[in-house]
Amino acid sequence: MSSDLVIDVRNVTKRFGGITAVNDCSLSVRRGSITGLIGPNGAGKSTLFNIVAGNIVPDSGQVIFDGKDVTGCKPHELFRIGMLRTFQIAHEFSQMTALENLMMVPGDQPGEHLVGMWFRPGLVQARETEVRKKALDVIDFLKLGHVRHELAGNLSGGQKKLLELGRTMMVDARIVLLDEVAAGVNRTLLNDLADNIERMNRELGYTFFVIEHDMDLIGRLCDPVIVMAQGQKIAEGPMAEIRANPAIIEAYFGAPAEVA
Ligand SMILES: Nc1ncnc2c1ncn2[C@@H]1O[C@H](COP(=O)(O)OP(=O)(O)OP(=O)(O)O)[C@@H](O)[C@H]1O
Repeated sequence: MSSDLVIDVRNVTKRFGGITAVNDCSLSVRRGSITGLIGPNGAGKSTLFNIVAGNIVPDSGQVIFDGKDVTGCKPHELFRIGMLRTFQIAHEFSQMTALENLMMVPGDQPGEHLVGMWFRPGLVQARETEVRKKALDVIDFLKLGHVRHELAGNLSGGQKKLLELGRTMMVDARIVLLDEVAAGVNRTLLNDLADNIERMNRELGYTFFVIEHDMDLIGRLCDPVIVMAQGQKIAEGPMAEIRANPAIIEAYFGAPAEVA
């Protein structure tokens, strides 16, 4: 029934003391879509996102990933099975080049194990060559060739975001969770970033689940857009429909919408 769904959130509830941040919420992300999640402040978006990403365990309900119940799984377990969340390049990686940052991503490289180092040096070399080639492909895809030997710490805000996106391409992600990707990025670079997200979606088949305050970016990238209010999904559809829905305007502004 749900083979078309990468993520299926079923009746999830999460309380913090007296506050019900997510209230019996059900929503899903279709394979091959760029699905957006929006809603007024305090709607429960971040909590829901953190539950999907394995950072928060819900009080009840289930998160199904590719048909498998992953409720309560840790982020690193989800990473292994193809659910990736972009994250800021950590301080210690800022002293490595863009290319090295990408080459660091895949775990389980034989060279990381002592046994592999001593007994299978050929394998280590072959694997490194393969990882380097993949990293160069990713760099090419994102058009970051001119900064591949630049230290990550010296990249612009937008280039760093592209590199973060690139890290998700180093492993076989089935879905990428994008968290406030527009924050701190200027308009031109945001356009670049959006282009790349669209190309990853169209050309490489990535599915995205996007939480974002920038409505222009959501409008450009996402279909469907899911609207949350008071811990629940209140609507889902194309952005144009969402913008024209009086009930949603009321949820955002707390007053009946003026219908022209
Ligand atoms: N760790 C926490 N402890 C206590 N209350 C929390 C915690 N996290 C979230 N909440 C509360 O849960 C509710 C939902 O918060 P959440 O951050 O999920 O909403 P949001 O839609 O992401 O809001 P925003 O757009 O402002 O980030 C809010 O009332 C918030 O104060």
